[in-house]
Amino acid sequence: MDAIRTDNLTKRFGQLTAVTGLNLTIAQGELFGLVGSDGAGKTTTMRMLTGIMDPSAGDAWVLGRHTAREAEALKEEIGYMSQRFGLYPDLTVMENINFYADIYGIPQKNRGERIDRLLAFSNLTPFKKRQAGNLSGGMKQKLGLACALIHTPRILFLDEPTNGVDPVSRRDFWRILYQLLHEGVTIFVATAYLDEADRCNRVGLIHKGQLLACDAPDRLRSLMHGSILEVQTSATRPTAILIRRSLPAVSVSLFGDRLHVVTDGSREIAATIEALMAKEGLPLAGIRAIEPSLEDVFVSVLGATEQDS
Ligand SMILES: Nc1ncnc2c1ncn2[C@@H]1O[C@H](COP(=O)(O)OP(=O)(O)OP(=O)(O)O)[C@@H](O)[C@H]1O
Repeated sequence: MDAIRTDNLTKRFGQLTAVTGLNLTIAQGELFGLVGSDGAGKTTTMRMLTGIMDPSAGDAWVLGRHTAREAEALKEEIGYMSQRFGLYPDLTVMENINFYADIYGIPQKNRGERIDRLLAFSNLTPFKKRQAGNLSGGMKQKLGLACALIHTPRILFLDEPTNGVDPVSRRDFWRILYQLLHEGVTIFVATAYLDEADRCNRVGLIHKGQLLACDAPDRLRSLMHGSILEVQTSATRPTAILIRRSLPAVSVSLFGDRLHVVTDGSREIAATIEALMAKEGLPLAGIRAIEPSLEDVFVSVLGATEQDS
């Protein structure tokens, strides 16, 4: 049985189609990342998969249960940590977990050991008496995760779980996710961070409600045609404009203080760029061929889509 299967899953809000004909199959034990920018349709997809929102068209099955017709039974088997996961700031860590244990009807006699384990697992044992409102951002997310796991779900849905969390806590959070994966939990995570997408077994790129690409990160990278030159300069914008104007066949994107130039692989382009920059008096700190990142792949896929539309 698949963990998740969707067939033409679609959601419309009036004139707007937030998710368009999504076809997706996710195996049990997979760590799947749904990646897209704000408004791409990630939350809407997740709400349909967790049975919170009915689709306008199409179907989805999670652990064999139909998400619209069997929503109530499904909710018992899944964990869902939404973007605005409901923690109670005036309650302590322990009281919040107990609150969710009540919601899921976990009998008192089974709770102690389970809660201790979740606290240890999320490194929250020393803070169990602290009010949730006084936890750091990273700890709040870990508490949210502990609450979403109280009923030992077989599949976990996480909507941008590390948004706004510092890099160290993010790494910590991901360590916990790998541990869960090791225990056989299927994880479906929505994220806008491409370094997090790279940690997934498989990644789906969603843009304006459409799934544009879906594969393992390495395979997505190998789809990328041509090769990439990284141009390091303190004048990224004028350099980007110059390259676009002079070499219309290449594509250029900005990555902080660097430019990534997607070329057809020919060797002369680096020399041409150097010469163009020298002529315009633009400072060049370095130019070298690099391996494409997931970000390059997505910029390239999105670029192709925008051209088509
Ligand atoms: N209840 C709603 N009514 C009307 N439009 C909605 C509703 N929910 C979402 N939308 C619209 O659907 C589109 C997809 O939104 P969605 O929240 O799924 O995106 P997202 O990828 O999760 O982005 P974010 O990270 O910003 O939540 C957006 O244009 C959003 O404004």
